[in-house]
Amino acid sequence: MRDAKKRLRRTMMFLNAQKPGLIKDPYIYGADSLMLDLEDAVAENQKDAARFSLFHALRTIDYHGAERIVRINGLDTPFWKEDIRCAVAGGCDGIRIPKTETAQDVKIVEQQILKAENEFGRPENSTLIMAAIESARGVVKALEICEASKRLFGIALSGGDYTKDLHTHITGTGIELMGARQQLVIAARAAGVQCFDTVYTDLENEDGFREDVNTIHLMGFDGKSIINPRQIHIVHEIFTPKEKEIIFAEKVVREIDSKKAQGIGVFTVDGKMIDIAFYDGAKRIIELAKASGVYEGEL
Ligand SMILES: CC(C)(COP(=O)(O)OP(=O)(O)OC[C@H]1O[C@@H](n2cnc3c(N)ncnc32)[C@H](O)[C@@H]1OP(=O)(O)O)[C@@H](O)C(=O)NCCC(=O)NCCSC(=O)C[C@@](O)(CC(=O)O)C(=O)O
Ligand SMILES: [Mg+2]
Repeated sequence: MRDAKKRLRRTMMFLNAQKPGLIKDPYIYGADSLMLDLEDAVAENQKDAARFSLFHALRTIDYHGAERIVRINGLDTPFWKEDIRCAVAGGCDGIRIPKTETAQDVKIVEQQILKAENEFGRPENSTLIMAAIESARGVVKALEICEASKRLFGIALSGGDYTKDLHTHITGTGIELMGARQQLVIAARAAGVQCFDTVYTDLENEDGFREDVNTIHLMGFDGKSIINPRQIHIVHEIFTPKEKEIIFAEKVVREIDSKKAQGIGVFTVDGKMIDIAFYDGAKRIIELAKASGVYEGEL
């Protein structure tokens, strides 16, 4: 389960499970994860139809390695238990819990997943969990949510519902999301899980999207929820280490290893001060480059 929890998730693309035309071949666009939505994208009177489509898609379509996460309906609805049964019976890779507010929410979903794994003969613990945080209460409880289950691989900010709860709205500047973004990354890092940013809904504003992705990349997020294939290449470009960064990271790793053997703790690489504190960051860049398929070195 450890490797699956840590896999590369730069892009998590939402698609409406109600629309067979969307769920039949979305892997062609190359998002790292697909978020098959049974929640807000699906009209209230179409939940059963969406679930049947979803089950059929999971059972019959080869998604060519793209991760298949199902966003279930909220725990305050009559739908979520049946959503879990269908998603697990279909063999999804994970469940996204919407509007998560407490560790208890995660534990309740975990129990239901286990029940479904047993009912449909799927290996126990094969279904991962991620929790979307969409309220002020959820942000405050982020750390306990992150630590609620061994199946949980990450948390995601959901800006639309969150800003509504905060009595503000999405401005496009990101100012209304700053506090939550920072708190979620800190909680996720403290718990050792991944952290994903919210969707950017203005599809026509490519410059604004780029700026948004640059910001969350610098803040330490692992990736972003997206709504449209045309957003994928921008996120992948920003989240994939550049050649210059990779070369510098290699030098840092090699120099730290060699200087350690010589009993030297602090020195410079390309004019920049380096000590052991830079080791893990440099290693992370190399690992990310490897996972993104752009590493040609030997480390
Ligand atoms: C926005 C739009 C209708 C525009 O459609 P358009 O057709 O005008 O787009 P085009 O660019 O023209 O499409 C070109 C080609 O790509 C295909 N194509 C488009 N989108 C695709 C896709 N997603 N997957 C696969 N394929 C796709 C399309 O079929 C076409 O294929 P073809 O005809 O063959 O050329 C469409 O994208 C879409 O439905 N997006 C997903 C919306 C959704 O699920 N929302 C719910 C999740 S958010 C939420 O709930 C809030 C949240 O919870 C969030 C949080 O948690 O952060 C919170 O609280 O904030
Ligand atoms: Mg939402």
